[in-house]
Amino acid sequence: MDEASATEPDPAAHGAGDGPAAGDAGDGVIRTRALTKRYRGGQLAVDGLDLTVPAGSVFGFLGPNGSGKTTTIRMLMGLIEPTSGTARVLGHPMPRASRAVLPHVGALIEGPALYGFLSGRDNLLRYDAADPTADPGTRRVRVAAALDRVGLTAAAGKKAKAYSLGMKQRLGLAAALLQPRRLLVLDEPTNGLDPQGMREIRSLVRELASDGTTVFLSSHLLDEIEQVCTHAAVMARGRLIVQGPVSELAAGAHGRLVVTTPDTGEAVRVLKEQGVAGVTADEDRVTGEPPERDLAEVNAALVTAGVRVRGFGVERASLEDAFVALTGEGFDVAG
Ligand SMILES: Nc1ncnc2c1ncn2[C@@H]1O[C@H](COP(=O)(O)OP(=O)(O)OP(=O)(O)O)[C@@H](O)[C@H]1O
Repeated sequence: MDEASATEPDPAAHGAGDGPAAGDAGDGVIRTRALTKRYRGGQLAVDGLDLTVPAGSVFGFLGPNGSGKTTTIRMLMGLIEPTSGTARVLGHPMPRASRAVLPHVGALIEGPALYGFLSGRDNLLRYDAADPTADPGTRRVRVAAALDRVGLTAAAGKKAKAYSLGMKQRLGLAAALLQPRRLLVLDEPTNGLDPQGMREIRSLVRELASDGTTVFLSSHLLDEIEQVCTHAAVMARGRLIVQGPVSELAAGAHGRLVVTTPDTGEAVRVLKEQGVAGVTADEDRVTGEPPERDLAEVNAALVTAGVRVRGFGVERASLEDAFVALTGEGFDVAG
């Protein structure tokens, strides 16, 4: 704990209380206000973050590498103190209420810590035994249920070191699911997985969410957020760019006018003449920003100029278009 943090009263610290189960009504499962982290070296990693994660959402925390996602997650989990601002999880302030809150939160951060020489099942038995609140009498049942949940029953007897990366991630998720959780926090859960492993984790996330668990997952993959998340927040250089339902975020961008034609050179000329901005050609596709004017007129101008139009229309905007429109820069997906 290197810096002083802004603190506020901690209702969970005074015994009795209702515990985190009752504390977050209407407030969001996660709520931060002006949350800021400046590291010792002076690096401003998170800058005035106001985040609200609705109960029951699958919330995508999106941003290029270095945008402050992991730092935020570490503050939310009480692993590091904010420099200033506040973070509440399940209605309680972090890191002060960590002991009351964390038993209700399953986390998969920076890959699961597994013993390679133990089987998947034995790894989970060990995890469960490390939890002082877990009843030893029902341990085997809990572990079997968690293995089943993530589709590892058949591989439960294999040593963890023989697992694929995707299986290891699923075993980590199983560990997070040994107890019923109200919130799952997953830091880049599909990072490094092959497409099949990614699909498995994504469908598992959807399944968990359909049971009512709120899932907060970070990712640098826009299409992943579009495929699994109901809500998203976009980070760039430590700052929140936008947050809201994924459908609304994508709708905020305009989409692209797309003309498919073998006569790309002529099409580019006509579209520019028609006031279409940002025209680019790639093979038989010419795209640009949809102009204000009637698109039927633009199409007619192409045809009149002798351009053989095979396709003409506006493609739905993706979250990537929204990101580019909001930040004025491309999305760096390195790493
Ligand atoms: N312990 C630390 N000390 C100093 N600077 C740090 C530390 N951890 C992260 N940073 C810096 O803070 C900024 C945000 O990093 P952070 O890891 O939170 O981003 P991220 O979005 O999670 O990226 P990644 O996906 O690469 O982890 C980066 O510039 C990073 O170099």
